[in-house]
Amino acid sequence: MKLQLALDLVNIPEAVELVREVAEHIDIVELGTPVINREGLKAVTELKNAFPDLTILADVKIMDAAGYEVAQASAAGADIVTILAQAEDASIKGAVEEAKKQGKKILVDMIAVKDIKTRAAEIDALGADYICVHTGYDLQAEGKDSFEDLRTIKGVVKNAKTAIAGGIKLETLPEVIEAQPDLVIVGGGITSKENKEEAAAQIRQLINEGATV
Ligand SMILES: O=C(CO)[C@H](O)[C@H](O)COP(=O)(O)O
Repeated sequence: MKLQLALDLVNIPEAVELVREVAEHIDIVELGTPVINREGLKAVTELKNAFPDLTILADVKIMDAAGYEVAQASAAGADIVTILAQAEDASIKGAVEEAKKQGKKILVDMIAVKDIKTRAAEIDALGADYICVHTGYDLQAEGKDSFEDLRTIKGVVKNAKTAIAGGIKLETLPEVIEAQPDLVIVGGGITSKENKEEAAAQIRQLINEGATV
């Protein structure tokens, strides 16, 4: 089970500083949509240059022109690129094909999908590398989470790795671990803490313990 740190509300120097603090505890660094919207894909390039050994995910949440967008994010240094599950099947296919060409991976974000079970099975058949259930900030504010959705996709996904994102913190991690996703994505659960290194270390430890049972 891998740990991805999501960076959403920082500028590039803050992102570098933050990753430096927690690098030994994480596997993947996500440049979140707000960071890329504000700073552009150079945020991806600068983080890749600063941490060449870490896997970098560009959360560009592609909806169209998928092959082109994957090529752009890949050229900037992304190892994993995100596309929305709500995109057309042709777009998902285009993203998967371009990622294969570039030696990169595609994470499909299930945010706002109503029929999670059906769409997850379709996305799996289209060749996605990761399928991620995700409660975005706007629904987190209403007290929602994706724990049930994770159990649902675990029941239908046969080839892709499974992932979960959205408001996960140390206190809610045991329920996530129980469902055994391949990838746990944590943003505020680390970045909002006074001692980020300690938060990342505690989350890592729980994941390691859970991954071996
Ligand atoms: O993709 C995102 C928002 O759209 C976030 O990166 C994701 O939700 C993880 O952050 P947090 O743990 O703070 O919810």
